[in-house]
Amino acid sequence: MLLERTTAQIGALYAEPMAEAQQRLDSLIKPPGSLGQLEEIAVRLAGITGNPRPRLGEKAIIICAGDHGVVAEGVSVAPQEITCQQIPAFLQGVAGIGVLGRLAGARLVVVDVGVAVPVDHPGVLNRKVRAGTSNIAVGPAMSREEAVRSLEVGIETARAEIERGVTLLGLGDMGIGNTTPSSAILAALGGYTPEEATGRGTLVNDQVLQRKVEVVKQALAVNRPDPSDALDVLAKVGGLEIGALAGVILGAAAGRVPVLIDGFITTAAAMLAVSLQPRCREFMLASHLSGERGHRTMLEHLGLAPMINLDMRLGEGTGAALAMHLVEAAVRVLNEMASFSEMGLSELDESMILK
Ligand SMILES: Cc1cc2ncn([C@H]3O[C@H](COP(=O)(O)O)[C@@H](O)[C@H]3O)c2cc1C
Ligand SMILES: O=C(O)c1cccnc1
Repeated sequence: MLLERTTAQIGALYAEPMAEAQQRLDSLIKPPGSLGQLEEIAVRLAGITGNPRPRLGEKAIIICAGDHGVVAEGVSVAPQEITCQQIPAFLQGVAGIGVLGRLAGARLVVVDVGVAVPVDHPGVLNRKVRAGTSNIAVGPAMSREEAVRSLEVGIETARAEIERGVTLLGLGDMGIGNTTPSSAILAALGGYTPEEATGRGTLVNDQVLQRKVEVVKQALAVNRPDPSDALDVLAKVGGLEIGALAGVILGAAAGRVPVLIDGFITTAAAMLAVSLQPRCREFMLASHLSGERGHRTMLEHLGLAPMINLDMRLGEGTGAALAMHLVEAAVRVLNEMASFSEMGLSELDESMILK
């Protein structure tokens, strides 16, 4: 019910505030369009929020954590316990996202959607749908009901943050093994081959990469996910934190708050969200291009342009945290630069501007 209500609530961008923001940007003391994607981001924020002069207040990164039965196939360099063990490091501010989230002025919201063991930490939101997925190489990851529930956890988390006044959301993931289901989602929803969709994750060697490709092939052959049914894809070859991340996107779009996607895993979640409600695409900003094979394909499939390309491949929301600085920059330019008329500058020759 919550899922249907949320997808129905997602509307289009507001055209009028976008046109107003564009007009303001064109009047500023610079050649037209010379701040490139920063201008596009500012205009998009106007369309999302309905405010022609949007401003940013509180920022949060929602990190969804879950485990994956497919680790039994030997697809990651890391043992499953790392999923749980990383959580205190997030909250103490000493993991990658701890440092970069703090630098961006973002609060971290860590949600246990499906960690395999009890997470005993007071700072974590316990929204466990189940203790890890089943092995997708031999059967479905979870039931359809659990898939819906994971999406709803994300929707509810986004809603709670928006009610607290958050104006910009970022997505982060933690789940050893989760690049494998993300590859399966890319292959299933996008129609790409397992070879095209599969990368090295935590930097596995050639032998393990080959194994991952075989596991993705097997997951697709065994489960036969229906590409026209995102819930079926999530339930059969997805993950609990991936479902929740898709839910955060839907919740953010319904609440008209911009949401920064991160790397390979959160972009797999974005593919699911767009498949459930294509209108949510306009509410997402692509933060960076991950070094993970297949991420470029995902972003191209979604028609999103990444802001940053630093060959990062960590996840946790680290790319989203860095991109928050650029979203802040876009908003500052729109609000703080002066116009030609305000500064009494001579006007540009309209007849000579490329239209
Ligand atoms: C210490 C450590 C911290 C991490 N933080 C994010 N990931 C990233 O790596 C995992 C996905 O890669 P794979 O599919 O190869 O397991 C996810 O947990 C992802 O968030 C980490 C991985 C490790 C080892
Ligand atoms: O792109 C990412 O976010 C990523 C890539 C590899 C492993 N973990 C995360």
